[in-house]
Amino acid sequence: MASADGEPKISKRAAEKEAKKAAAKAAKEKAKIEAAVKPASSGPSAPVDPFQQGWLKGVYDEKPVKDVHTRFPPEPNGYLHIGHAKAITVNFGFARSRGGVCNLRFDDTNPTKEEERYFTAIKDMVYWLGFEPYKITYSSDEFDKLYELAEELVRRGKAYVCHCTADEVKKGRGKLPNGEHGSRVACAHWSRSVEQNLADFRAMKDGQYRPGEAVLRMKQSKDKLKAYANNPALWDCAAYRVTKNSHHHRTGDKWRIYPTYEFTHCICDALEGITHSLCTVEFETLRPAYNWLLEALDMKIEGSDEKGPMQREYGRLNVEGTILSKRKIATLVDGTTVANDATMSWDDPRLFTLVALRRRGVPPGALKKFVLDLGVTKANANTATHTLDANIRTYLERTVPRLMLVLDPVKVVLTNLPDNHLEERDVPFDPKDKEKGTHKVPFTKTIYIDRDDFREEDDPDFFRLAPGKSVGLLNAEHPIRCISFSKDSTSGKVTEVLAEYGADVQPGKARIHWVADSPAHKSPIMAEARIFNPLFKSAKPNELDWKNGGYHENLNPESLVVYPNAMIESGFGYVKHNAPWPKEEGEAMGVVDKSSVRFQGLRTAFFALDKDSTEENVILNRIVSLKEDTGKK
Ligand SMILES: Nc1ncnc2c1ncn2[C@@H]1O[C@H](COP(=O)(O)OP(=O)(O)OP(=O)(O)O)[C@@H](O)[C@H]1O
Ligand SMILES: NC(=O)CC[C@H](N)C(=O)O
Repeated sequence: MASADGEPKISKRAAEKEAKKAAAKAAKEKAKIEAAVKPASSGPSAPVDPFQQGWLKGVYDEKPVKDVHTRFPPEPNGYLHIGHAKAITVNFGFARSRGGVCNLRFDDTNPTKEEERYFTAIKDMVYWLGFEPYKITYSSDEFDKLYELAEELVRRGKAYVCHCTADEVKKGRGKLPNGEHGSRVACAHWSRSVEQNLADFRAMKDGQYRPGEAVLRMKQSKDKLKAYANNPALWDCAAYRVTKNSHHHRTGDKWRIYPTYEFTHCICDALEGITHSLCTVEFETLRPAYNWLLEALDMKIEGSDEKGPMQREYGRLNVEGTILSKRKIATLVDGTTVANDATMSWDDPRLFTLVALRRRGVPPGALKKFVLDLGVTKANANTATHTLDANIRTYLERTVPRLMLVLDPVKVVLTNLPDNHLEERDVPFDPKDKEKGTHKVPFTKTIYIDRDDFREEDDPDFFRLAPGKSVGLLNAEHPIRCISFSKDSTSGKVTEVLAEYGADVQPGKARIHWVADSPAHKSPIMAEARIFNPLFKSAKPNELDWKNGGYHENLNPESLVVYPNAMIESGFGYVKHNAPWPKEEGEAMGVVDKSSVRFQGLRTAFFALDKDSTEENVILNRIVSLKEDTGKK
C-alpha cells in the first residue's frame, strides 16, 4: 500500500509555477468543454440533437426509413470498455432519436470464450447508460436458421466445403512470401458439385471432421468482388468451421460446427429487420462481403430502401494512457497484486472497463456526453484519460452535492470555547443550486482539519494554519489561530493543534474545510478513502511488451493511495439517502448501486461510495480530483 504522504519534494517556486501553468491549462480545457456543451445557436433555445448531426445525419439521409431499427452486437467474451459506451450510445441513441428501436444482440457464435457473467454485465451496462433494448437476442437462437441458409447457399452453388490447410488458403489468397499479394487461385475444392458439397457439409455437421479439416467457404472470389481484389479478407471467407470446444453454453452439445462472424452478422441483421447496421471502421473492408451474402440469399436488394440492412462504419473511441483490449487486461486480472494486498478485478477503478468506471463513480451521463462531445464521424476518436477526467469533473461540478471531508485528519481543540459549545449552520449542498437542499453543519470545540492544511513551521507563502497564524473556516462564522501543537514522539506526526476561535481572531488569507466532533450529530462519519492514480508508470502503456510481462514491471506503486481514517461531515447521511446524484440516465430509472452516492468533498475531490462499503465500514472512491493533478496541493 502506498503512503498518503509520499509525495515527491519539489522546490516551492517550481511548484507554484507548475501549479499556475496547470491551472491555466485546466481553465482552457474547461472553457473548451463548456463551449462544446453549449448548444449551437440555431435559433432561440433550439436544442441540437447530436444524433441528427454530421455523420449520423448522413447515414439517415442515405436511408431515411420510417421505422429505424439498429442493434448493439457485443461478443459476450469479456467486459465492455469505454469504447463500447460509444457503440451503445451511437446505436441506441440514433434509433431513439429517429423514433426507432435498438436490439441488444449477443453475438455468441464462438463457444470457447463465452461466460454467463459477461452477458449479465453487458446487459446491466446498457440499462445503466439509460437505454432499453427493444429485444434481447442471441445469434445462437438462429443456429437452425443459419444452418438452413448455409445449405441453401450451397444449393445455389455459392458455397463449397474446402479441405485446404491454412497455408494453402493463404497461398490461394495470393499471399506471397514477401507479404505482398499476387494473383488469386481457386483451390481444387472450389469446383466440386453441389451434391458433393452438401454431403460434405452435412458430414461436417455430423462430426466426421476434426477442427481444421473442413471449412464451408463462400464462393465470393468469382463473383462481384473484383473491385476488392486486393482485400485479403475477401477471398472466399469461411462461413462454417468445426470448433475445438464444441460445447455451447446455450445450445449445449447440439452443434459441432459454428457459423463465423462473416456469415452470421449480416444474416442476423436481416432476420431481425435491422435497417441501419452501425459498426466501427475496421469492418468497412468487410462491407462488400456483408452485402454479397445477403444478395446471394435474396435477403437484400441493392439500392433499395425496402429490403435488407445497410452497414455503415464510424470511428472507434481510443483512450491513451490506459489499456482497453480484453486480452491485455486479462493478463492483469485475477492474479496480479496491484499496489495493495488485493488482486486486480475487472471492476478495479483504475481500469477503463465500464464496470470499473461505474464502480469508480463516473455517472453514466458523463460518459455519454464525453462520447458525443468527441463527435461521431468516420475518424477514430483518440483521446486521453486526463481529457476524460476533465469532462467528468465538469459534469460533476453542476450535478452533485458538496460536503466537507477530511482525508488525513489532525485534531484541533479550540481552547477558548466551552466543552459543550455548539453552533449549527444551515448550509446549502450547492450554493449555486438551492434545489439540492440544505443541511445542518455542527461546529464544536473539537474539529478536525486536513494534515496538509497545517504546517509546523510557518512560511510567508503558506496561507493556511501554522503556529501563530490564522486561517478561515468554510461554513463557520469566524477564523481560528494556532497557539501550539503536539507531536507523537515515535512517528513524529502532529497529533493535536491548540487554537482559538472567534470574532477577535485576525482573519486568515484562506479558508479551509473541517469536520466537527459532535456525537449528537453522528459527526464525524469515519471512512476509508481510496485515491486512484494511473495504473502504469508509462503514459503509453499500449506500447509496453505486454506478452512478456511488460505490464507487471511497469505498474505504478502509487496507483492506489488509501486514507484509512478519513472523516465526513454528517450531511453525508442525507446525500446517501437521496442518491442517485445526479438523477439521470439509467440511474433515474432505478438502475442504481452504491456508486450513485456521489458528492464533492470541498477542496478535496469528487467521491462515490464503493460497492464494498457497508453502514459500519464506509469506503469512498475518488472519482476525479477537483483540478488536474500537478503533484502539489
Ligand atoms: N473502441 C471502440 N469504440 C467504438 N465502438 C467499439 C469499440 N470497440 C468495440 N466497439 C463496437 O462495439 C460493438 C460490440 O463489440 P464487441 O464486444 O464484439 O467488440 P470487440 O471489438 O471484440 O471489443 P474489444 O475492443 O474488447 O476487442 C461492435 O459494433 C464494435 O464495433
Ligand atoms: N458489425 C459489428 O458491429 C461487429 C460486432 C461483432 N460482435 C464484433 O465486434 O466482432
